[in-house]
Amino acid sequence: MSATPTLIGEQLVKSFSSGKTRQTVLNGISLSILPGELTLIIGPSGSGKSTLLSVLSGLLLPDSGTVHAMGMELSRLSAEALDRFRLEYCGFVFQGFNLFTSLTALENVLLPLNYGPKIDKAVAVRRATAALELVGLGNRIKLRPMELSGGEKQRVAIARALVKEPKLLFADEPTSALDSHNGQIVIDILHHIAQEHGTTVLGVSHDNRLIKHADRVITLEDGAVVKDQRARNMLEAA
Ligand SMILES: Nc1ncnc2c1ncn2[C@@H]1O[C@H](COP(=O)(O)OP(=O)(O)OP(=O)(O)O)[C@@H](O)[C@H]1O
Repeated sequence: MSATPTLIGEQLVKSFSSGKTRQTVLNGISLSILPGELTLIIGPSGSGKSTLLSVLSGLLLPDSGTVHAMGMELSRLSAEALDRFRLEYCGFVFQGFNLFTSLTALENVLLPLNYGPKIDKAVAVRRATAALELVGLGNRIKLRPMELSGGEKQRVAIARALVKEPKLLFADEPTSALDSHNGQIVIDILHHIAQEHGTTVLGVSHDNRLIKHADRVITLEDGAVVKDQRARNMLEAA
Protein backbone atom coordinates (compact mmCIF):
# COMPACT_ATOMS: atom_id res chain seq x y z
CA MET A 1 0.00 0.00 0.00
CA SER A 2 1.67 3.23 -1.13
CA ALA A 3 -0.82 5.87 0.17
CA THR A 4 0.54 8.30 2.75
CA PRO A 5 -1.26 8.07 6.09
CA THR A 6 -3.46 11.09 6.82
CA LEU A 7 -3.74 10.34 10.51
CA ILE A 8 -0.87 9.09 12.66
CA GLY A 9 -1.02 8.47 16.39
CA GLU A 10 2.22 7.71 18.21
CA GLN A 11 2.48 6.32 21.73
CA LEU A 12 -0.86 7.78 22.76
CA VAL A 13 -1.58 7.71 26.48
CA LYS A 14 -4.77 9.07 28.05
CA SER A 15 -5.99 8.70 31.63
CA PHE A 16 -9.07 9.91 33.45
CA SER A 17 -9.32 10.63 37.17
CA SER A 18 -12.43 9.96 39.15
CA GLY A 19 -12.08 10.77 42.86
CA LYS A 20 -8.87 9.14 44.02
CA THR A 21 -8.70 6.57 41.25
CA ARG A 22 -6.94 7.13 37.98
CA GLN A 23 -7.79 4.97 34.98
CA THR A 24 -5.48 4.67 32.01
CA VAL A 25 -7.77 4.38 28.99
CA LEU A 26 -5.22 4.58 26.16
CA ASN A 27 -2.10 2.65 26.94
CA GLY A 28 0.55 3.82 24.48
CA ILE A 29 -1.32 3.28 21.20
CA SER A 30 0.46 3.81 17.87
CA LEU A 31 -1.37 3.56 14.55
CA SER A 32 -1.54 5.06 11.05
CA ILE A 33 -4.78 5.53 9.14
CA LEU A 34 -4.86 5.71 5.33
CA PRO A 35 -7.01 7.80 3.01
CA GLY A 36 -9.49 6.11 0.69
CA GLU A 37 -10.34 3.45 3.24
CA LEU A 38 -13.02 2.78 5.81
CA THR A 39 -11.17 1.83 8.98
CA LEU A 40 -13.23 0.52 11.84
CA ILE A 41 -12.12 0.43 15.48
CA ILE A 42 -13.88 -2.31 17.40
CA GLY A 43 -13.53 -3.79 20.88
CA PRO A 44 -15.43 -4.37 24.12
CA SER A 45 -17.26 -1.61 25.95
CA GLY A 46 -14.80 0.54 27.86
CA SER A 47 -11.78 -0.53 25.78
CA GLY A 48 -11.10 3.10 24.80
CA LYS A 49 -12.58 3.29 21.27
CA SER A 50 -14.39 6.63 21.63
CA THR A 51 -11.49 8.11 23.58
CA LEU A 52 -9.12 7.13 20.77
CA LEU A 53 -11.42 8.72 18.17
CA SER A 54 -11.61 11.93 20.23
CA VAL A 55 -7.82 12.08 20.57
CA LEU A 56 -7.23 11.40 16.86
CA SER A 57 -9.71 14.12 15.88
CA GLY A 58 -8.26 16.69 18.28
CA LEU A 59 -11.39 16.86 20.45
CA LEU A 60 -9.32 15.59 23.36
CA LEU A 61 -5.61 16.06 24.07
CA PRO A 62 -3.58 12.98 25.05
CA ASP A 63 -1.52 13.02 28.27
CA SER A 64 1.46 12.04 26.16
CA GLY A 65 2.16 10.95 22.62
CA THR A 66 1.44 12.78 19.38
CA VAL A 67 -1.24 12.97 16.71
CA HIS A 68 -0.32 14.09 13.21
CA ALA A 69 -3.37 14.82 11.08
CA MET A 70 -3.00 16.04 7.49
CA GLY A 71 0.65 16.67 8.31
CA MET A 72 -0.07 18.87 11.35
CA GLU A 73 0.87 17.93 14.91
CA LEU A 74 -2.35 18.65 16.76
CA SER A 75 -0.80 19.28 20.20
CA ARG A 76 1.23 22.15 18.72
CA LEU A 77 -1.87 23.99 17.49
CA SER A 78 -3.46 26.78 19.53
CA ALA A 79 -7.13 26.36 20.51
CA GLU A 80 -8.12 28.62 17.60
CA ALA A 81 -5.94 26.74 15.12
CA LEU A 82 -7.40 23.45 16.37
CA ASP A 83 -10.93 24.80 15.79
CA ARG A 84 -9.88 25.87 12.28
CA PHE A 85 -8.34 22.45 11.65
CA ARG A 86 -11.62 20.73 12.58
CA LEU A 87 -13.73 23.15 10.52
CA GLU A 88 -11.54 22.79 7.48
CA TYR A 89 -10.63 19.11 7.49
CA CYS A 90 -13.02 17.13 9.70
CA GLY A 91 -16.55 15.83 9.49
CA PHE A 92 -18.22 14.13 12.46
CA VAL A 93 -21.10 11.66 12.62
CA PHE A 94 -22.44 10.53 16.00
CA GLN A 95 -24.81 7.85 17.16
CA GLY A 96 -27.57 10.29 18.19
CA PHE A 97 -27.78 12.15 14.82
CA ASN A 98 -27.82 15.60 16.57
CA LEU A 99 -30.14 17.18 14.01
CA PHE A 100 -32.09 20.38 14.65
CA THR A 101 -35.72 19.27 14.84
CA SER A 102 -37.23 22.54 13.57
CA LEU A 103 -35.08 22.60 10.43
CA THR A 104 -35.61 20.61 7.23
CA ALA A 105 -33.03 18.08 6.04
CA LEU A 106 -31.69 20.68 3.61
CA GLU A 107 -31.46 23.40 6.30
CA ASN A 108 -29.63 21.01 8.64
CA VAL A 109 -27.09 20.22 5.92
CA LEU A 110 -26.67 23.91 5.05
CA LEU A 111 -25.64 24.80 8.62
CA PRO A 112 -21.90 23.96 8.44
CA LEU A 113 -21.57 26.19 5.37
CA ASN A 114 -22.30 29.20 7.61
CA TYR A 115 -18.88 28.68 9.17
CA GLY A 116 -15.69 29.36 7.28
CA PRO A 117 -15.38 31.24 3.97
CA LYS A 118 -18.62 32.90 2.90
CA ILE A 119 -20.30 31.30 -0.09
CA ASP A 120 -23.19 32.34 -2.27
CA LYS A 121 -26.59 31.05 -1.05
CA ALA A 122 -27.40 29.35 -4.39
CA VAL A 123 -24.02 27.58 -4.37
CA ALA A 124 -24.59 26.49 -0.76
CA VAL A 125 -28.02 25.05 -1.64
CA ARG A 126 -26.53 23.21 -4.62
CA ARG A 127 -23.79 21.71 -2.45
CA ALA A 128 -26.17 20.71 0.34
CA THR A 129 -28.57 19.15 -2.18
CA ALA A 130 -25.69 17.22 -3.78
CA ALA A 131 -24.63 15.91 -0.35
CA LEU A 132 -28.20 14.75 0.34
CA GLU A 133 -28.33 13.10 -3.09
CA LEU A 134 -25.06 11.31 -2.34
CA VAL A 135 -26.70 9.62 0.67
CA GLY A 136 -29.82 8.78 -1.34
CA LEU A 137 -32.10 11.47 0.11
CA GLY A 138 -32.46 13.75 -2.90
CA ASN A 139 -36.23 13.37 -2.73
CA ARG A 140 -36.54 14.12 1.00
CA ILE A 141 -34.72 17.42 1.37
CA LYS A 142 -37.78 19.39 2.53
CA LEU A 143 -38.71 16.97 5.34
CA ARG A 144 -38.01 17.62 9.03
CA PRO A 145 -36.30 15.01 11.26
CA MET A 146 -39.60 13.83 12.80
CA GLU A 147 -40.80 12.92 9.30
CA LEU A 148 -37.71 10.79 8.64
CA SER A 149 -36.82 7.25 9.76
CA GLY A 150 -33.79 6.63 12.00
CA GLY A 151 -31.73 5.48 9.02
CA GLU A 152 -32.72 8.56 7.03
CA LYS A 153 -31.84 10.85 9.97
CA GLN A 154 -28.39 9.30 10.15
CA ARG A 155 -28.00 9.80 6.40
CA VAL A 156 -28.89 13.51 6.85
CA ALA A 157 -26.22 13.66 9.58
CA ILE A 158 -23.71 12.10 7.16
CA ALA A 159 -24.68 14.60 4.44
CA ARG A 160 -24.15 17.43 6.96
CA ALA A 161 -20.70 16.01 7.79
CA LEU A 162 -19.88 15.73 4.06
CA VAL A 163 -21.10 19.09 2.79
CA LYS A 164 -17.72 20.73 3.37
CA GLU A 165 -15.97 17.80 1.68
CA PRO A 166 -13.82 16.93 4.69
CA LYS A 167 -10.60 15.02 4.21
CA LEU A 168 -11.21 13.20 7.50
CA LEU A 169 -14.57 11.74 8.47
CA PHE A 170 -15.01 10.47 12.04
CA ALA A 171 -18.01 8.33 12.91
CA ASP A 172 -18.67 7.32 16.53
CA GLU A 173 -21.11 4.40 16.69
CA PRO A 174 -22.88 5.60 13.54
CA THR A 175 -25.13 2.54 13.30
CA SER A 176 -25.87 1.64 16.90
CA ALA A 177 -29.30 3.35 16.92
CA LEU A 178 -30.28 1.59 13.67
CA ASP A 179 -31.64 -1.83 12.72
CA SER A 180 -29.32 -4.05 10.72
CA HIS A 181 -30.76 -3.10 7.31
CA ASN A 182 -30.34 0.64 7.92
CA GLY A 183 -26.99 0.05 9.64
CA GLN A 184 -25.77 -1.66 6.50
CA ILE A 185 -26.96 1.21 4.27
CA VAL A 186 -25.11 3.72 6.46
CA ILE A 187 -21.88 1.72 6.54
CA ASP A 188 -22.05 1.20 2.76
CA ILE A 189 -22.37 4.98 2.31
CA LEU A 190 -19.32 5.55 4.53
CA HIS A 191 -17.39 2.95 2.51
CA HIS A 192 -18.44 4.55 -0.76
CA ILE A 193 -17.30 8.00 0.45
CA ALA A 194 -13.87 6.61 1.34
CA GLN A 195 -13.45 4.86 -2.01
CA GLU A 196 -14.93 7.45 -4.37
CA HIS A 197 -13.75 10.64 -2.67
CA GLY A 198 -10.46 9.42 -1.19
CA THR A 199 -11.70 10.48 2.25
CA THR A 200 -10.13 9.00 5.36
CA VAL A 201 -13.11 7.45 7.15
CA LEU A 202 -12.52 6.29 10.72
CA GLY A 203 -15.41 4.68 12.56
CA VAL A 204 -15.89 3.25 16.01
CA SER A 205 -18.37 0.46 16.60
CA HIS A 206 -19.17 -2.41 18.90
CA ASP A 207 -21.36 -3.90 16.15
CA ASN A 208 -19.43 -6.88 14.76
CA ARG A 209 -21.83 -7.15 11.80
CA LEU A 210 -20.08 -4.12 10.30
CA ILE A 211 -16.68 -5.79 10.14
CA LYS A 212 -17.22 -7.28 6.70
CA HIS A 213 -18.01 -3.83 5.25
CA ALA A 214 -14.74 -2.24 6.38
CA ASP A 215 -11.40 -2.20 4.55
CA ARG A 216 -9.52 -2.52 7.79
CA VAL A 217 -10.51 -3.45 11.33
CA ILE A 218 -8.47 -2.48 14.38
CA THR A 219 -9.38 -4.24 17.62
CA LEU A 220 -8.79 -2.55 20.98
CA GLU A 221 -8.67 -4.21 24.35
CA ASP A 222 -7.84 -2.37 27.57
CA GLY A 223 -6.57 0.63 25.68
CA ALA A 224 -4.19 -1.29 23.42
CA VAL A 225 -4.35 -2.52 19.82
CA VAL A 226 -4.59 -6.33 19.92
CA LYS A 227 -5.44 -6.93 16.26
CA ASP A 228 -5.11 -4.95 13.02
CA GLN A 229 -6.58 -6.72 9.99
CA ARG A 230 -7.26 -5.86 6.37
CA ALA A 231 -10.48 -7.02 4.69
CA ARG A 232 -8.60 -9.31 2.30
CA ASN A 233 -6.91 -11.14 5.18
CA MET A 234 -10.16 -11.37 7.13
CA LEU A 235 -11.86 -13.09 4.19
CA GLU A 236 -8.95 -15.50 3.78
CA ALA A 237 -9.10 -16.31 7.50
CA ALA A 238 -12.87 -16.97 7.35
N1 LIG B 1 -14.46 12.19 30.28
C1 LIG B 1 -14.26 11.07 30.98
N2 LIG B 1 -14.05 11.13 32.32
C2 LIG B 1 -13.81 10.00 33.02
N3 LIG B 1 -13.77 8.75 32.49
C3 LIG B 1 -13.97 8.65 31.17
C4 LIG B 1 -14.24 9.79 30.34
N4 LIG B 1 -14.39 9.37 29.07
C5 LIG B 1 -14.25 8.02 29.11
N5 LIG B 1 -14.00 7.60 30.35
C6 LIG B 1 -13.76 6.20 30.75
O1 LIG B 1 -12.81 5.65 29.87
C7 LIG B 1 -13.11 4.28 29.58
C8 LIG B 1 -13.13 4.11 28.06
O2 LIG B 1 -14.24 4.87 27.54
P1 LIG B 1 -14.55 4.91 25.99
O3 LIG B 1 -15.84 5.65 25.84
O4 LIG B 1 -13.37 5.39 25.25
O5 LIG B 1 -14.75 3.36 25.67
P2 LIG B 1 -15.48 2.66 24.46
O6 LIG B 1 -14.61 1.50 24.07
O7 LIG B 1 -15.81 3.65 23.41
O8 LIG B 1 -16.79 2.11 25.15
P3 LIG B 1 -18.29 1.92 24.59
O9 LIG B 1 -18.21 0.82 23.54
O10 LIG B 1 -19.05 1.45 25.80
O11 LIG B 1 -18.75 3.22 24.06
C9 LIG B 1 -14.43 3.98 30.25
O12 LIG B 1 -14.17 3.25 31.43
C10 LIG B 1 -15.00 5.35 30.57
O13 LIG B 1 -15.76 5.32 31.74
